[in-house]
Amino acid sequence: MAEQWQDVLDHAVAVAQKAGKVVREALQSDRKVSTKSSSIDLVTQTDQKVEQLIIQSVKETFPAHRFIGEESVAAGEPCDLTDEPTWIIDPIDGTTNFFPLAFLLIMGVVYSCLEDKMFVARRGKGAFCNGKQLRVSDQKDIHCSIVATEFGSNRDGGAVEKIFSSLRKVVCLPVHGVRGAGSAAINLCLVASGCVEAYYEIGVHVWDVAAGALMVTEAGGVLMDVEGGALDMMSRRILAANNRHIAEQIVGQIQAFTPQRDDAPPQQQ
Ligand SMILES: O=P(O)(O)OC(CO)CO
Ligand SMILES: [Mg+2]
Ligand SMILES: [Mg+2]
Repeated sequence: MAEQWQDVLDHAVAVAQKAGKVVREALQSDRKVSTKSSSIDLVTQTDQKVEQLIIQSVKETFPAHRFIGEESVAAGEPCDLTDEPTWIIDPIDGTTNFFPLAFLLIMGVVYSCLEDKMFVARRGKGAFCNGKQLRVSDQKDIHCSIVATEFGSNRDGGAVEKIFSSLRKVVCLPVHGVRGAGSAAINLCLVASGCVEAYYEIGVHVWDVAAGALMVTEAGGVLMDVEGGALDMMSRRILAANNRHIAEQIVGQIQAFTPQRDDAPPQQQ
């Protein structure tokens, strides 16, 4: 990636710090929670405030840049990923657990604001946490591996059945353990950091995973679809792992289903 993007990355880190401050302050006061696609798909005033803060800040400095933002899409904005410089924004990932935020395409920033951990990745230049380079686990044995996943916000009976069935099969491989940070972005950072060997989930959105996915590949890991093909960022399905061998063993256990794509035409939504 050309050095021309350094100013964009610097801006992303600065605005993430600013947003983190807003989130930390909101933890003391913001308890006004609304719902989106279902009763457990939550949004707070802080999610909306932080997304606007980020978009306004970027627009002032980079007026030609485009945005895909979780709360903007929820409000009816299109989810179009083109070749134009585009910020993919999840103002707070893991609203249920009140966690941090994420960004972009050729660079990714995930700020875990309660821990003050700033994860940064640039394509071809590595992934870092507070300046320290990240490397995935070198574990090759699935039985010694820890797998992260989430139950998601889909409460459709068929989907829940498949989520439980997949998890049961993964647990009984057996794996060493199962974790869930409550945030897709943080789960991906855990893979990148070598804290867990793999993470998979069906039902996430592009803004949940865009930044963390880059963190994983830049730390030496692999990404694929939960059925083993190439990762499709708009498909709402992701499997990340420290290596292909571990990933393929998990693929064999997953009962996949197909949520509506993030880039589905509005009339289908
Ligand atoms: O809290 P959010 O942004 O809805 O994200 C969830 C998944 O959709 C946790 O990753
Ligand atoms: Mg999210
Ligand atoms: Mg969010």
